[in-house]
Amino acid sequence: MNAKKLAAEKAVEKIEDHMVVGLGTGSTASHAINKIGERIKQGLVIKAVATSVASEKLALEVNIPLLPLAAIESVDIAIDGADEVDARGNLIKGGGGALLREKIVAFASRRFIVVVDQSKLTDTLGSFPLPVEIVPFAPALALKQLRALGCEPSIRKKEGKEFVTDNGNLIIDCRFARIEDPASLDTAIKKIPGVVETGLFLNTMVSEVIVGYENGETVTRTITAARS
Ligand SMILES: O=C[C@H](O)[C@H](O)[C@H](O)COP(=O)(O)O
Repeated sequence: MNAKKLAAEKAVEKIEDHMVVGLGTGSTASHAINKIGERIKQGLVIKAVATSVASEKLALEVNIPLLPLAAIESVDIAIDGADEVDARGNLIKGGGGALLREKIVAFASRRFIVVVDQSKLTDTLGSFPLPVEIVPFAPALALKQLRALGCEPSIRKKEGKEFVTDNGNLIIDCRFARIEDPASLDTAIKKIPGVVETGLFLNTMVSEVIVGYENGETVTRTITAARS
């Protein structure tokens, strides 16, 4: 059983006609995009907004009508994966480098559904290095300031070159031992000039987490932390 696909397809059941739908990024979100494409073939009428160039490409392949991010004021439902989910519903995202657009869309969504397989669950965040998107202007200073917050930071590379996001920025992956207080850490990182966004998605923006299991089950956890 493909646990990521199970969780993603369960979330797609929540989409109704005439909704504006946020399309996440990554392998789990791709299953959701494919399933939305199938539902559109069967008559579902929606508009969608993509969180990355890769998701936009996939959405166009499966005939999902897209709106540009610039045209969006609110989103009814967004479905996206995560790299880690803690016991309170806080997330680390950005393993694929799409954290900035993902966070803009998640924050704009009335309902943000996170879809993961069991391997992403943890008590406390931190096993997955926290991605931080920075402007490419002064990476050495950003590295120094992030190190001062207690992590081992490194600039993300792909095929030997610096990884560049869809927004023309760089990613610093920050290895923290444990992230006990994601909200405070998020605030501290954002105080560093040049930081564009962090991959910490606080539980205040998450509505539900749907977890897929290898045995074919899915479990939906409702997150009740209030939006501030
Ligand atoms: O930047 C990438 C996103 O935050 C992904 O949603 C996250 O990395 C999870 O990806 P996957 O579903 O491929 O494990």
